Amino acid sequence: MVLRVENLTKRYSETTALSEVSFEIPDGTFAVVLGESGAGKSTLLRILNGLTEPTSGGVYIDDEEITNSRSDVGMVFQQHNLVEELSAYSNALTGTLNRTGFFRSLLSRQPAEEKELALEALETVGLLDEAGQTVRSMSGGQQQRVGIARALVQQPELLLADEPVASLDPSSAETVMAYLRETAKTRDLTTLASLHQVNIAREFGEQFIGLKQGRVVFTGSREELTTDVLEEIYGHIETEELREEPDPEAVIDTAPEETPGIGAKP
Ligand SMILES: Nc1ncnc2c1ncn2[C@@H]1O[C@H](COP(=O)(O)OP(=O)(O)OP(=O)(O)O)[C@@H](O)[C@H]1O
Repeated sequence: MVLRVENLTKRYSETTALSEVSFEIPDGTFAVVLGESGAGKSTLLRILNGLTEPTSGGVYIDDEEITNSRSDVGMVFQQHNLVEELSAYSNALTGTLNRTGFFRSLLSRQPAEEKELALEALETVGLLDEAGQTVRSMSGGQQQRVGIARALVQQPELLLADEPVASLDPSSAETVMAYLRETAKTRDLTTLASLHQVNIAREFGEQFIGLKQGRVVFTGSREELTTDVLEEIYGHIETEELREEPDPEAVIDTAPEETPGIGAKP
């Protein structure tokens, strides 16, 4: 699906979190929104997910304006909001709650089709063998992959991820991002992730939206995301270390080691 954002503005009394934000993400594209803390990334994603009302402007999915939370928009959170005492499988199943209701989803009374969806989603994120493990016993990276599986069970057409790897160590962050991108590509999901780690963003993103103080200061491809552009988005100090980073093209082949599940059915 094509995501189009038009002149989105969000004011919180004194603060203008977003100001006349417009961009379009083509069907099946893995896009990343960049910006320093307070730039408006979370506000943007929350509006796209229907969790926050914009002050003005509109969000369109395939030219249809969206006004409320939609079940075909999946969301992966930084704090994944999983039920730690439950298994990965049960948590993935709660992704069906938009369709079957929360208690029914916990009481295992879903149709076989939904159980199948949960297993397929866990397979996609490489956790089929761990389906019965409690989330509490899993690593942070595995927990976030359960969070992705839960979003996939919703069978979204648009996937949003708000700082999905912010609390992970660099190696787990790479693995989770590789699963996220591979999942999006395999399922032809239009995806928008907010990331504050510029190197990870450059490695995995196809299209970029740079926010600064609630305004779009850049939209473009990886090739167009130059050091000068990053300096405009972040300021001089934070981009200094990027000059020593390897060519992002050189690290694009970052498929996770254990990816038998990648290639799940749409
Ligand atoms: N519920 C709210 N009430 C008042 N102000 C808010 C609210 N939510 C966000 N803001 C303000 O809006 C601005 C944008 O915040 P937002 O959380 O969207 O930024 P962000 O880019 O996601 O930052 P971070 O990376 O730190 O999460 C900030 O100035 C923030 O203080």
